[in-house]
Amino acid sequence: MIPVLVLTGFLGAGKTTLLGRLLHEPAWADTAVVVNEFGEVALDHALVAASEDTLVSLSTGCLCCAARGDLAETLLDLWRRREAGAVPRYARVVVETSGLADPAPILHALMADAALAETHSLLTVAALVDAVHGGAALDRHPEARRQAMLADRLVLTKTDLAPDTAALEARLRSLNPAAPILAVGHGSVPPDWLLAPGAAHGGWADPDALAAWLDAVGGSAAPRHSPGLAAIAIERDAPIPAAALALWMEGLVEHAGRRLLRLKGIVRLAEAPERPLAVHAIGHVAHPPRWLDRWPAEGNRRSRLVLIGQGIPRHFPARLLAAVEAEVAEESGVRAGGSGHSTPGRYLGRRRGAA
Ligand SMILES: Nc1nc2c(ncn2[C@@H]2O[C@H](COP(=O)(O)OP(=O)(O)OP(=O)(O)O)[C@@H](O)[C@H]2O)c(=O)[nH]1
Repeated sequence: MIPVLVLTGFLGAGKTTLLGRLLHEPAWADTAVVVNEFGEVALDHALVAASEDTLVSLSTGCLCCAARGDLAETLLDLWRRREAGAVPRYARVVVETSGLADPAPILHALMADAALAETHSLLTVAALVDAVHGGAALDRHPEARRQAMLADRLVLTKTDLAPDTAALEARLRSLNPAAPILAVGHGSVPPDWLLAPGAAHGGWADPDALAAWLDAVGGSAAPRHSPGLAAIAIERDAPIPAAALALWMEGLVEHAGRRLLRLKGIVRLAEAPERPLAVHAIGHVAHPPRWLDRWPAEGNRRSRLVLIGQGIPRHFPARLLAAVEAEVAEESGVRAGGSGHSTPGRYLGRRRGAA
């Protein structure tokens, strides 16, 4: 039996960071990873440093909606390749859900597939909750509440940024009294903590206990997504000037406000085109950008940016980027011409309220 660990948590809660860290631990070396993302451009497989043989990116749709059957098929296909010796004999599989996934239909899908039940068993469902943004996510998004309710353990992340977690912990206890809560910073969960079988709610090993718990939290219902959610992707061959990237992110936050839930990307900067830069924003707060060691796929050095938002006009992010790039190019042309005339931000100022 291959143990399956489901790692969930709202957009930007730190799933990829935590997983990337654990995969460097000896106890986690023999781990296969299935990553599901909400959006047509998958990035997490590039951000999590796992073996490419046993890392599967499932970006055919949201795991709890359209891609439910795909998960069982993906796990079985990977397992068949393991049995045939085509991939390393991994000892467990981690399924990293998208930040918008309702875990209940995913658990149903895992339980309902007879072939999967013969070869795989659910070990744990861990939900990550961001100590900075988690309270707002619980307020606004049913997905975040369902993730917290369905987990058998909860990880409070980013406690280095928000050390006082008492109110959030109390809130989580009211949603899910049985799940232990671990508060960590920078994904530093002890390696063993996630490898013990979940004991809350009677444990997942017992399908009846799982079914009872899903019923208790309304898990038999269809997935509940916040209305109007969409992922918007931008891909660029030409490197992006740092000033244009900064103005673009600033402009998005200014115009989209609370409608912007998540922005992440791998960027080829004009000033350093050899090194990929990872950028992240959660809600309207940007995290510090981080250089990656290498490009995820040799030969593909394009910038890829994905935004997840509610009601953001589909073409607005690409048009804004084109406009700030043109402005930055014009600015550097003027500078090179020696006039010293400065125009940064002019476009953003003009477009206030445009989204
Ligand atoms: N300061 C701090 N930053 C963190 C921590 N965990 C994650 N981050 C940052 O938060 C941002 C989002 O982290 P990810 O690991 O990509 O979050 P995620 O849950 O995988 O995001 P999605 O897959 O888009 O839902 C990145 O900029 C991380 O560097 C933490 O404990 N402390």
